[in-house]
Amino acid sequence: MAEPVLQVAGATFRWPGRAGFSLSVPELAIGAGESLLLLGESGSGKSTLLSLICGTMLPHGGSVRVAGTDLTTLSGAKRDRFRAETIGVIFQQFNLLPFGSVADNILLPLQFAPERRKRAGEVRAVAAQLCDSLGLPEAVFTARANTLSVGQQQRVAVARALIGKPPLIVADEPTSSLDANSQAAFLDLLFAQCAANKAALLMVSHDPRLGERFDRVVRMEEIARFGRDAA
Ligand SMILES: Nc1ncnc2c1ncn2[C@@H]1O[C@H](COP(=O)(O)OP(=O)(O)OP(=O)(O)O)[C@@H](O)[C@H]1O
Repeated sequence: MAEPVLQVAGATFRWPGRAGFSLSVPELAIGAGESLLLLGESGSGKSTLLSLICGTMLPHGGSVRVAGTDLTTLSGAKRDRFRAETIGVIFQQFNLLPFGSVADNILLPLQFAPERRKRAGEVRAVAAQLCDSLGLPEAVFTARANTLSVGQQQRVAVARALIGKPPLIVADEPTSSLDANSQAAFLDLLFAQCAANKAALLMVSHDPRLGERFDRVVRMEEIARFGRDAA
């Protein structure tokens, strides 16, 4: 098998405090272009694990390799740059810059990622193309993000994650506030775009009904030990 895009090995983490939550993930790997749904109850440590995978926090033990680089070997600044280059992140609340235009929001990660910017090519044209393939009307491109509908904001968040073809897309419950029809439409777009970019997709959710669309479904209990005294 080709080298996985993501490989977590023996990673441990404990939030501080007398009864701090502990998480331990012996092994989790995602292959290039693979889609994986990570299911887990509220409080099972899904967001904590995503932070370790994105390198916004470091594990206290073990390793997290993304596209062949062990994040634990990078300084904070190098990790920030590496994340911007390599991972497209879709947040639960989308985290768009409210007063920025749609174009500004989509192009944002490229400001911190010169190689990704080079991969993207003519960045404004590529951003406009992404909008088009995500069903965003042309007029929206220059609109401020805080004037968009929730569905449109989601599409902008997807375009921002995908621009410059990062090999790993990480999505934290991006469909939790949507009804079933909008969820299905959103996932159609996301899957089509990930396939076009050959990107691996790691999505976190509470909702097992989403599972049938993914190559693989894993539950937190299967891949991790977690809890107040799990260290
Ligand atoms: N900033 C923090 N400081 C201290 N403890 C934290 C912090 N963030 C999370 N935790 C602890 O980690 C546990 C797991 O939280 P986490 O957000 O990773 O779970 P989750 O599975 O993503 O939950 P949800 O589905 O509700 O978002 C929480 O119960 C909390 O005790």
